Amino acid sequence: MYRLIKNGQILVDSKLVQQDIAFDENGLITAIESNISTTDYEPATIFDAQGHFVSPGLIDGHVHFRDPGFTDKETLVTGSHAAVHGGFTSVIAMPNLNPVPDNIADFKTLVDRNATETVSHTYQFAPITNGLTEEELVEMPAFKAAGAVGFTNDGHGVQTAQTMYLAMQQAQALDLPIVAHVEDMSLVNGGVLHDGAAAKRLNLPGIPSVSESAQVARDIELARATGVHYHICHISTKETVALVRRAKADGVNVTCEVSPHHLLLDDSMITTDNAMFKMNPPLRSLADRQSLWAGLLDGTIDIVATDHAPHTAAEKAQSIQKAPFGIVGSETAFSLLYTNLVVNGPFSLSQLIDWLVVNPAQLFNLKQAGQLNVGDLADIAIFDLETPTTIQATDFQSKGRNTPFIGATVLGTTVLTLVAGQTAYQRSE
Ligand SMILES: NC(=O)N[C@@H](CC(=O)O)C(=O)O
Ligand SMILES: [Zn+2]
Ligand SMILES: [Zn+2]
Repeated sequence: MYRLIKNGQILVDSKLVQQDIAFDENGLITAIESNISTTDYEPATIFDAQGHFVSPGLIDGHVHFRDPGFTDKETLVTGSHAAVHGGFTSVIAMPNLNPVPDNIADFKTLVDRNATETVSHTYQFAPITNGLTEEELVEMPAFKAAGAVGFTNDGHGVQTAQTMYLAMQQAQALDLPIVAHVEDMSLVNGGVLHDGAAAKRLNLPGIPSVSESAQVARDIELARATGVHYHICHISTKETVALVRRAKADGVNVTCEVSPHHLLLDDSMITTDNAMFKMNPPLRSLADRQSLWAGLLDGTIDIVATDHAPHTAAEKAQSIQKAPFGIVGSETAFSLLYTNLVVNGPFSLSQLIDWLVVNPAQLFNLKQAGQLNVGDLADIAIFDLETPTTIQATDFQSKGRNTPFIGATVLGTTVLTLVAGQTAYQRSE
């Protein structure tokens, strides 16, 4: 177990500054100084960061761990190892499991398993309604008491305005967010790709942008009326960006996230029938993608979350028409974003850390995460910003290898991840 990190670079007022970090046996940071003496530390407990970037542990507000129900895709163990490999020390897991944890006994079991079986800090969202698709709300107060950090039917939009309205009233009273997968099924029409160039080219049914934005518009009005914290998952369209921008200006309590793949890919890049490009929401047009960058820049979009969605190789080897929606993201998010948004893009490392650490901690009220200060838990990720590395499926800890980013060359791979001072991932030299 390390107790002192020497020679790291940490962000201070948006600039990288060389600092050492010491922490105690309880995993609490005891000192952050420019040159901490090593004499109090056994040689074996010192980690030489060699000038690499020492970040507060990343926070992923949107992962699918598939356990129970789909453990051929992922388990709590493999999913959390994937998270820490990517530098994420805290994650929030989605409840689209089998059985859906919509009764309090199953939910408590899941919260206990998250605590004992995962190597990350693993928080849990509760369902909004029974089975994620029924109209009857779960017993929301009991789920809050059991540790739910929010309510979501992710994978399914809430189809009925009245159901969403009632859920928002209750969530508001409980001071927890409604976390919305927005998708009006009456507008989806069996689509599998964005209703645009690629769907036409490959002669596949399209998913129109209004299937997302129409429900966002409805929900913003319901959020305005109820005062709830309304958080939108994985936004993908320019219309959604515009709606959220206006709602924020109006003072509606709305926040939203974007996934790395919606920032880095668009449907002009889908040239063959390759299900690695199939996810929900779908990759939209270049104009949509540009609006997501603009949304990050002006604060309309609050956080980046991976929507890590593992599936089996056999499932994703099928055609786009047949394969399930979703790609993995935990292990590639930081390096892809650092390479494309910071090194080759207009953003700063400090902005990226805001979207991956500072803002998600605040937004989901994760009190023990998001900081590197004396007294805080030593949730730390160290990234190598210098050495180019090729993304390889064989390096993944996840059971899922379903990503179109295999083969990409990136900067920013993870060197070491500490969760509460304990080594959760270490790169082999
Ligand atoms: N994003 C996806 O394409 N798939 C997710 C569900 C979801 O996040 O809506 C999944 O659970 O596989
Ligand atoms: Zn979703
Ligand atoms: Zn999801």
